[in-house]
Amino acid sequence: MTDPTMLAGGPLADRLTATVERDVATLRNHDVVPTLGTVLMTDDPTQRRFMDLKHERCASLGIETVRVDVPADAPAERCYDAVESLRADDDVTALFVQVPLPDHVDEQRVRSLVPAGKDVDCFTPENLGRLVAGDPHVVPATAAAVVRLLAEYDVETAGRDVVVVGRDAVIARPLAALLSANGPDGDATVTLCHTATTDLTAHTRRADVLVTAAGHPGLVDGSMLGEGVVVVDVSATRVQSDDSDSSGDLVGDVDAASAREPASAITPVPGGVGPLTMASLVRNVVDVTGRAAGLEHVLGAE
Ligand SMILES: NC(=O)C1=CN([C@@H]2O[C@H](COP(=O)(O)OP(=O)(O)OC[C@H]3O[C@@H](n4cnc5c(N)ncnc54)[C@H](OP(=O)(O)O)[C@@H]3O)[C@@H](O)[C@H]2O)C=CC1
Ligand SMILES: Nc1nc(=O)c2c([nH]1)NC[C@@H]1CN(c3ccc(C(=O)N[C@@H](CCC(=O)O)C(=O)O)cc3)C=[N+]21
Repeated sequence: MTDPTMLAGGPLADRLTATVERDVATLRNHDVVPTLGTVLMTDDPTQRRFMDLKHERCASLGIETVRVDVPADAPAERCYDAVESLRADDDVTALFVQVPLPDHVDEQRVRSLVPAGKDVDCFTPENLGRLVAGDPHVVPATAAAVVRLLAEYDVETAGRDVVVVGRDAVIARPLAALLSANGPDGDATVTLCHTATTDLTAHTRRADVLVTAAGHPGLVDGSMLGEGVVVVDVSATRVQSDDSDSSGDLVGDVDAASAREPASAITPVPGGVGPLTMASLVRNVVDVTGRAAGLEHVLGAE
């Protein structure tokens, strides 16, 4: 068996980021400053690092940021207030709330507090509804990353069976809506699996394309895959490495060593979906900023 194709996200992410950098400069020439407001409510260092990366990337591209971090044990009102203050701030052109939020915070309420026009992650009920209805205002960064990666490597979706491990509203459901939509990059038959799925292996084995977003390292190994499957591992879980001084390794859900035999293509973790998610997010920041300023027409096409 030949080695699987590595579905690296970096090169495409770099190209996408270059378009963002040009568009930031163009917007600034029109006196519009793209500004991302973020809300993070967690004590988890891995989640904090994902947020750090977003701010670093924005800074490197000329996107201003306003960061509100709330301790995980603070009253839920602190989270709602943070979203409301960014909502009311006219300098903030884009808004991102990182999930998961603590259990005592009402996520649906937070979703409703984000203004649809500033939403960069398809987080609001209106934007999620528009996506499902086939008229997206904004495509969530991770789902966009998966679709872009499949298109970049000419992985056909039309008529094929895509199995997604996950049923959350941030990754799995929007991705299922996109891949099953009528038209280019869609037309797939999509199955969502979750913890109540009775026989996960029966589903993963018949997938043409398997997308995993469970956040459980080792959940899928080679014995659960069909011959020639394309594996897209969205998960990014930090596990302690042998080197006790390091902050740990980032791993996906799929045991890459045993998946190599059956898979025809597989994403590396890190270096697969992650970099493209970041690039898609900053793309969305520029797009919603340009749209709100009536400057859509000056933004470069991808
Ligand atoms: N690389 C990137 O761009 C991104 C990576 N991530 C990563 O993706 C991972 C998932 O994140 P997130 O969506 O927040 O996680 P959630 O916990 O919200 O969702 C996980 C989903 O996987 C399902 N699941 C979990 N365990 C199993 C199992 N044993 N069998 C079948 N289904 C299972 C859950 O089912 P149920 O609903 O029944 O609980 C749930 O639907 C994390 O590692 C996160 O860091 C997230 C966003 C972007
Ligand atoms: N509303 C919401 N939307 C999200 O999209 C969202 C979220 N909440 N909560 C947290 C997860 C996680 N996430 C990642 C983004 C980029 C990398 C990424 O850049 N990964 C790099 C390396 C990262 C590193 O070095 O630590 C890679 O895989 O190569 C990873 C994970 C988005 N998430």
